[in-house]
Amino acid sequence: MLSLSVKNRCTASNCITDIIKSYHIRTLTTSVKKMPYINPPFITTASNTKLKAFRKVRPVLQRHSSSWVAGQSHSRSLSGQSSLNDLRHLNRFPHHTLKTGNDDFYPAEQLTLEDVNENVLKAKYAVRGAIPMRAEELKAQLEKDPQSLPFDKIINANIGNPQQLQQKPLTYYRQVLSLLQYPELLNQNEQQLVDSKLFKLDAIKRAKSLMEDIGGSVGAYSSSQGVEGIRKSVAEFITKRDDGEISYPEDIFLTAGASAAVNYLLSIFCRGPETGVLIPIPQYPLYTATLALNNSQALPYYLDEQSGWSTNPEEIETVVKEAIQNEIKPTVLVVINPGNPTGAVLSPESVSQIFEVAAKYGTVVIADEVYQENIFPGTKFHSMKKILRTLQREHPGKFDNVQLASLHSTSKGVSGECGQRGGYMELTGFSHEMRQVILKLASISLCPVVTGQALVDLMVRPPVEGEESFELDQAERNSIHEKLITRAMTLYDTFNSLEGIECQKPQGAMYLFPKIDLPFKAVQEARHLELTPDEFYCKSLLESTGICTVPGSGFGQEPGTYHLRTTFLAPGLEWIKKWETFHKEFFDQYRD
Ligand SMILES: Cc1ncc(COP(=O)(O)O)c(C=O)c1O
Repeated sequence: MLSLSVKNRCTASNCITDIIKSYHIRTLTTSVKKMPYINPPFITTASNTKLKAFRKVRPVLQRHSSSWVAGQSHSRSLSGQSSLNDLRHLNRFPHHTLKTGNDDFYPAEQLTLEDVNENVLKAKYAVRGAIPMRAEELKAQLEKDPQSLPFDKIINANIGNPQQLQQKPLTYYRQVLSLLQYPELLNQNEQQLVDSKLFKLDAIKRAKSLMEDIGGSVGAYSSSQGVEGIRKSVAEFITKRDDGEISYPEDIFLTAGASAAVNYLLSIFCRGPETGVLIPIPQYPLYTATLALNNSQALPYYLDEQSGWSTNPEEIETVVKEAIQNEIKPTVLVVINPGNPTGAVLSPESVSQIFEVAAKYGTVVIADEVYQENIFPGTKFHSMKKILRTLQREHPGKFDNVQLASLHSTSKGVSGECGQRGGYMELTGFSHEMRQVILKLASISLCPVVTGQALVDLMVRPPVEGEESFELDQAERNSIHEKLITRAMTLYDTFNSLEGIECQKPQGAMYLFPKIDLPFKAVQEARHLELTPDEFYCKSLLESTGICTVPGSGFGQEPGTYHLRTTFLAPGLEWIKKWETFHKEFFDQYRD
C-alpha cells in the first residue's frame, strides 16, 4: 500500500505522468495522475521497487515543481535531516518506515547507476562485449550439458590472448621466472639444478643477475619508472632494433602492459571535451574507451581498406584542421602499427608524413607498436622512433619538438604473456616537466608488476647463440611464427574464396578484419532481431560453430559497411573449415 500526500498544485503534472509512464511505473501511475505534486517524505510505506521508481522521477519532479516542500510536518520526519530539500539526502535515505523498533535507524539503499561516474557508463569495449559474453554463457552450458549444442568447445577468436588458445609459453622465460618466484632454488647447487633437467645453466645465471637488478625480491615494489637494469636492457634493444639510433634508459618507463601506458598518457593529455585525440578507424577499442573515461573527443581518421588498410596522412591533416575549426585541440595522434584490427604495416613514407602533421600542429604521437614482432614475410617493420630520428637528422630544427611515446608489450609477439602485464613506453622529445608529470602519475600506481618487468627484460634480451637455451628458444619462436603465418594465410584464402566476404592481405599482427556483404534477407532478419548485420553474422557463427569473433562495429567501420574481427591464434585448421561450412550454409539460407 502506497500513501502519497499532496501539497501544492504544480503545472508539471503532464510531464510527471509522461516520465512515470516511460519508466513503466504502473503502480504509481494512477495515483500520480491525480497528484501533480508529490512530496516524497510523505511516502509512508513502499516497496523497494516503488522507491526506486520514485527516485527516477524525482529529479524531473524537482525541476518542474516551483517548490519542493519538505515534510517537516510529518510525524515520521527523518531524524537529523534538517533539509530534505537536499537531493543527496533523498538519495541516501529511503522515506519509508522500518519496523525496527528504533525510529532513528533507516538502512541506506545500494547505489544505482545514477550514482556512478557517467564516463564509465559511456565507455565501450567490444572485445569483451555482447558476443564474447554470449560465448561465456554457451561455455557454461557446454560444461553442464555437453550434448546440448552443435559444437563441443568455444573457440575464442575474439581476443589476442595466445596462451588461452594453447600457445605454449617460451621455456626460457618460464625457467627464469620460476627461479625468480622461488629464490630458494637459486641457493641450490647450480649443477644439481641443471642435472634435474628443469633448468638450463644460462637461465639460472640470468635469474641471478635479474634478481640482483631487481634488488632481491620480486615481491617488493620497484621504483615507479621500473627497475633501472631492465630499462637499460630495453634501451639497448631499441638502439639495436633502430640500427644504432640511441635510446636512453631514462626515457624508458616500464608499464603494466601497453594498456597502462595508454591510460597514463590519455589521462594526462585529455583535459575534457575540448581535447581531441586522433584515432585510426578501425581501431583497437582501448582508445575510444579510455577517451570516454577521460571525457574527451575521439577524432577518427579512416584507414583505406581497398589499399590494404593504408593510412592517409592527408586525411589526418584534414581531421586536424576540422577539429581546430570546431575549437577542439588535436592534442594526441594515435598510430597503431602493425594495425589492430587491420594487420596493416605502415610504410616509412606514411610515417614521415604523419610526423610532418605532428610537427606542424604540435600533436603528441602515440606509436602503439605492440605487434612489432608479428611481421609476415615480405614486410618490414619500421619503428616510428627510428624514422623520427632520421627526419631530425635530415631536416635540422623542423622535427625537434615532436613528442613521441612508443609502446611495446610482452602480451603479443611470440611471448604471448598477456596475463603477466609487462610492457614499456619510450618517451622522445618530451620536456623535463612533462616527464615529471608522467612519473608522478606512474608513482600513484606504485610500480608495474615486477615479474612483468622481468619478462620485458627477457623479451628484449632473449638467449643468444652459444648459450645453452638458444637452440630450443629459437625452435619455439620459429614454430609459433610459422603456425601463425600458416593460419593467417589459410584464413585469408578461405575468406576470399567465399561469397560475400572480402579480406585484405595481412602484413602482421594477429587479426583479420574481413568485410562481409550480407544478403538482403539476412540484413532484414538482423533488423528484426534488433542486431546490426555484423552482430547477427557473428552471433550466428558463434551459435552454430562455437567460434567467437567481434563485430566490426566494435572497432569502427565506414558507415554502411560491415566487418568482423577474428584472430588466427586458435590451434589447428579444422575450425577454419567449420567456419567455411557455416558461411556457405548461412548464405544458402539467406541468399536473395
Ligand atoms: C593495439 C593494441 N594496443 C595495446 C594492447 C594492450 O596490450 P597489453 O596487454 O600490453 O595491455 C592491445 C591488446 O590487444 C592491442 O591490440
